[in-house]
Formats: sequence, structure tokens, C-alpha cells
Amino acid sequence: MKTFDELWTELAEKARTRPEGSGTVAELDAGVHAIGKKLVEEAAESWMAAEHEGPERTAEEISQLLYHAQVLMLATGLDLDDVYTHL
Ligand SMILES: N=c1c2ncn([C@@H]3O[C@H](COP(=O)(O)OP(=O)(O)OP(=O)(O)O)[C@@H](O)[C@H]3O)c2ncn1[C@@H]1O[C@H](COP(=O)(O)O)[C@@H](O)[C@H]1O
Repeated sequence: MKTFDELWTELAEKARTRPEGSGTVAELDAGVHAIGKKLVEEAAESWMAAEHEGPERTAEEISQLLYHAQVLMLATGLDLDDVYTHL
């Protein structure tokens, strides 16, 4: 298990060091348009899971939504504080 902040630290490091085989690096290379599509897809899957598939599947989809949100932040050069300032 990892927290949101721990995932951010891991993904930022992947973006910086670009290790072979990283899905995050591949997604960053695919660009903002492709990442945005994944984000919307996971949002829809979270919604569908919440309505029809129960809390465990919903949590899984939301975790993927958070992952893709972080990848979009990395792709656009945002840091956590840039987002937190709006909370
Ligand atoms: N938490 C995640 C995570 N959540 C979602 N995803 C990606 O989002 C996809 C989920 O999308 P889908 O539900 O559509 O499932 P899918 O496998 O894409 O299905 P298809 O579209 O392939 O049919 C997964 O396949 C992963 O590519 C994630 N990829 C990585 N992480 C974590 O990010 C860290 C870095 O990962 P790497 O960059 O791959 O080393 C690790 O700690 C990982 O656990």
C-alpha cells in the first residue's frame, strides 16, 4: 500500500530518471492528449463502478484515476503545491 504523496514521489522520480519498462514514462511520452483520455476513461469507470460494481471495484478505479491525474500533472509541469493551492 502507498499514499498519494508516496506515489507522487515515485512517479516524479520515474519522470526524471526514465527507467526502462516504466508505464509512466511511456504514458508521458504519449503526451497530454493521450493522458487526458486515460484520465476521462478512469473517471467514467469510477462512476460506473460506484453505481453498479460496489465499493471495492470503485476504490480500484479511483486509485487509477488518481494515478492518471498525477501523470497529467507531471506532463504539464505542475507540482503538488500548484494543485493544493486551489483546495
Ligand atoms: N498506480 C498505478 C497505476 N494505476 C493505473 N495504472 C495504469 O493505468 C492502466 C489502467 O487502465 P485500465 O483500467 O484501462 O486497464 P488497462 O490495463 O489499461 O486495460 P487496457 O486498456 O490495457 O485494456 C493500467 O494498465 C496501468 O497502465 C497505473 N500504472 C502504474 N501505477 C503505479 O505507478 C508506479 C510506477 O509505475 P511504472 O511507471 O509502470 O513503473 C508503480 O508504483 C505502479 O504501481
